[in-house]
Amino acid sequence: SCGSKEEEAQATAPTLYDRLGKTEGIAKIVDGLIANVGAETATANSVMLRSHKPMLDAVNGVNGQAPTDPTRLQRLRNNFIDQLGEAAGGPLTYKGKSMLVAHTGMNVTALEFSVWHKQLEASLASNGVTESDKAAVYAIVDKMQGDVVGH
Ligand code: HEM
Repeated sequence: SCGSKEEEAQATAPTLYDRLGKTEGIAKIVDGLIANVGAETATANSVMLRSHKPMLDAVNGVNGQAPTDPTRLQRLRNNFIDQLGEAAGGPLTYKGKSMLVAHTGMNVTALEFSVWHKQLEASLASNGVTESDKAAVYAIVDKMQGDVVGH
């Protein structure tokens, strides 16, 4: 090609998606987040249990009844991987609901959002994500706060 050195460097510069470890790395981050949220919902004074109870009940079943929607958490996981992967510049396509639609009816509070954010921070840290890449991930999710909180 007739690309300049600058163009070549741009074409090969790793994207955030690459730096997070591509789909595999993003899946680990999302799985860590889900594990942290799950642990938080199991604590005595959980902040996140209220919003997550319908999904947890659907996945686990209530009072020994069979689960009504066993793959509901798995779908959330896969959708979140697609969403983050797409926003980070990877070849993934988010096919889930808009953030406003997905969180409408939950009345997520600012406190719940901040506790969710802490679970994400802990997963990014345990997956060895650098400070500048953490900041890039926060920029992605913090843009969605207005669609997630208060609906
Ligand atoms: C920017 C922050 C957030 C992002 C990017 C996000 C992302 C998502 C995505 C992608 C889905 C799945 C939508 C679908 O499958 O169509 C979802 C569902 C869900 N979100 Fe969030 N979320 C965020 C914050 C929160 C917070 C703060 C809470 C509660 C504390 C929360 C609770 C839930 C629950 C319970 C579901 C499952 C809905 C269901 O299956 O019934 N989310 N979220």
